[in-house]
Amino acid sequence: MSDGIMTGIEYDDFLDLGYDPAATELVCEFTIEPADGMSMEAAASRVASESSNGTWAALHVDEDELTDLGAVACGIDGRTVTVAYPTALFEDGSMPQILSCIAGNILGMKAVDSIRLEDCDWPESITSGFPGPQFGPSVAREKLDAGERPVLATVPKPKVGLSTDAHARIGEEAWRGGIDLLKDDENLTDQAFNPFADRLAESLAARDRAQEETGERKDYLVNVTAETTEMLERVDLVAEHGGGFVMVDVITCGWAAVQSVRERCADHGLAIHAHRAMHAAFDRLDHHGVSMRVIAQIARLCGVDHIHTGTAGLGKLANEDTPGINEWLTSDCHGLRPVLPVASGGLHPGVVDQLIDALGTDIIVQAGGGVHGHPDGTHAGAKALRQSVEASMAGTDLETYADDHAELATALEKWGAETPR
Ligand SMILES: O=C(COP(=O)(O)O)[C@H](O)[C@H](O)COP(=O)(O)O
Ligand SMILES: [Mg+2]
Repeated sequence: MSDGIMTGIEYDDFLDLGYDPAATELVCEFTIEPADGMSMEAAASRVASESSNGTWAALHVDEDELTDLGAVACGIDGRTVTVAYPTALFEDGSMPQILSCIAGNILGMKAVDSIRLEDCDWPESITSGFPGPQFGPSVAREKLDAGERPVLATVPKPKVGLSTDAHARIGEEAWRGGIDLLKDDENLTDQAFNPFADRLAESLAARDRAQEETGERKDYLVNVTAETTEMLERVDLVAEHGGGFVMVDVITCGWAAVQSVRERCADHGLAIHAHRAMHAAFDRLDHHGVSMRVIAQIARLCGVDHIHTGTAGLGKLANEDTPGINEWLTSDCHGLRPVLPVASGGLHPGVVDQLIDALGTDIIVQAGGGVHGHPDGTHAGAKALRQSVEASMAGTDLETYADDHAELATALEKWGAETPR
């Protein structure tokens, strides 16, 4: 915004296409469709205004009584608008406050027909207020024995309704078959058919037996999702029982709750597995909402260790740009630890080679139906998944490896290399 005596804050004040953002500023990229009759310039300026210190009307404010926190719409390229935000606009370490600016009122503002927050370039002045992950990809070696291969996880199916005994038994079969992590499903928390405390105790006892038998470290991603106070108590309980991880539905819980969980997990040395149920409400439309890339960035700042980022088109769920998101999660971000991406949703042994080709080996491969739907059951399904990873790591064609690996052969016979819907 212009210097000098301020007699008003007009929304046109928020556009300066010659402006070069400072390294301390948060720079956001939006895709915008202006409202009927509104120019791209006017819409871009309204976005910068409404998301920082402006409103629809010109204001008269005494300069002495105001810190100028106006954002600047500094780039327009087709439908892409770049906006730079001064760091002082943001409260240190508060993800809810940041999102109330950059992904707040503007998403419903009539000045645009649609608007999508696509990407953020986070300055150190903001990232330094956040912890980032405690572990990230290092869980593969620090907490598990996956070494250089992808970490393998499975979620018992049906996703809800199994008794506590059945859940733990299925977990034990999967761990014995070669899975590293048992994972609760997103809507399994503390229901009467499978109470949280019982499930935690029984599943970790099963984990211990499987570790003893296989000589490999195993663990359990127990879903602690709840109202925040309750969730923190569940985190404590996981630590008391000797678990190494918790799972949180980060979108449905909200980022404030995730920040609280991250703090509590640091007290106990627990890693956080982020399930992203409800993300598609924000990111499924390519012209409106908040991209999965930005959701993943927020999750990294808040400090999750794993987050689901999709399957590069090989699974059952629609998602955008998995390779690009994963690259961001593991790239340098002012010293924040990287996040280990999770590929999940409709995966099975027959697509693992393609998945590793697309995403590399620094991932978690998570399969529910693709393990428990194996014609010979969970144990065989887990073995088949592990065999498909071994084959891919060795650069051996899955069909060839299946010649002397019966479980993989059966899985390939059932599912081939097809992508399910
Ligand atoms: O239960 C599953 C996968 O089960 P299955 O393997 O039987 O499909 C998960 O909830 C998905 O990972 C969510 O999707 P995403 O990872 O894309 O958020
Ligand atoms: Mg699920």
